Amino acid sequence: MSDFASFPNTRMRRSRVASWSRKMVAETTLDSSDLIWPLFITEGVSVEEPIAALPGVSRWSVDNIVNRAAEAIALGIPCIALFPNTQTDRRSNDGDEALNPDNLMCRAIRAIKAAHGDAIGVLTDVALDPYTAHGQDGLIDESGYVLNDETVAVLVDQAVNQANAGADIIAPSDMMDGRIGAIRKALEMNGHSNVQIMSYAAKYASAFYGPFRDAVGSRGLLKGEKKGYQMDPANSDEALREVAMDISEGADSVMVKPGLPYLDIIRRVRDRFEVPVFAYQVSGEYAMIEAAAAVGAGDRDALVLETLTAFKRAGCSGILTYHAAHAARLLRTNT
Ligand SMILES: NCc1[nH]cc(CCC(=O)O)c1CC(=O)O
Ligand SMILES: [Mg+2]
Repeated sequence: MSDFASFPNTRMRRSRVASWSRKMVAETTLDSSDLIWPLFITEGVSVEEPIAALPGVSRWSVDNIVNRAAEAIALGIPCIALFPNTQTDRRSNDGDEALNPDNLMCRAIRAIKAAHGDAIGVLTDVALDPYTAHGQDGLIDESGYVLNDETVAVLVDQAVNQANAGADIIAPSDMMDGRIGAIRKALEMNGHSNVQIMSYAAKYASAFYGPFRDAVGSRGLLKGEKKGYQMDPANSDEALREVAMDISEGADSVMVKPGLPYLDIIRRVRDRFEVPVFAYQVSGEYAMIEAAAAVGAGDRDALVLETLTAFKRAGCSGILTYHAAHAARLLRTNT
């Protein structure tokens, strides 16, 4: 019968018709164990401070951070990432509050570990921007130039300070050269041979960090740019050099940041190196999704799950995302 003579040889749609079938052929899965939840800490007791630039995200006092950690555990999220909003009078030119064993970060680490032990991983940020009066990630000279080797020396002490408090993963976000090797050596020498390093290896000088700087209180303070140490968004080969160096210096895992505009970088890193790759879906990306949902440009829950699945497809072992708890809840009800 000539009517049937021209049917498609292969019908790709066949496997897409039913939900069970779509699940069966899915090449990528997203699970709560893929998520790392970044949390902001502030002084006080029973404090929740909503962050205007990040609707739905708050700064929490240490006691409340312990509760957020409990929430993460209940949701199957394996790790939380901590960022302090240091009170203004403790910020200085040299950021030495970062070395205070009783700073906000260390008190939060100790409280979480005391309450939850190894039920959850605590990843801590190494960089000076939450502690400096000028908002740069390192020490500066008179011209405002961020000094590399002098900064690394401080970052090493900051990392050991956090490890002493109980941090499980040290995550340097500063982009100084040589800091991974220096931190690894100091951790070994101070009895922290099992403390991991997740390097922000390919971190770009991005316009997507604005809301984060509000969250840690550095936006208004920041003098100048970070283009002198963070990567140029035009570059991709350079990201592979950065990653190769950090691996050779002892990084256990590497990060690409921001996330969605840099999926090509994630894929290249994944294909080139046998190391876990994480992406940071940063504050500006979170804010874009929330803004899109607020004006009805897209369904919030669908946007969240689609973007997070895209990170997995690109080759990520996991994703740092402010949507972590929400996504984990969605995954629980969807499966
Ligand atoms: N050490 C700074 C730091 N660590 C994490 C972020 C951004 C995270 C986000 O935007 O969610 C930044 C901002 C910056 O480099 O200025
Ligand atoms: Mg580097």
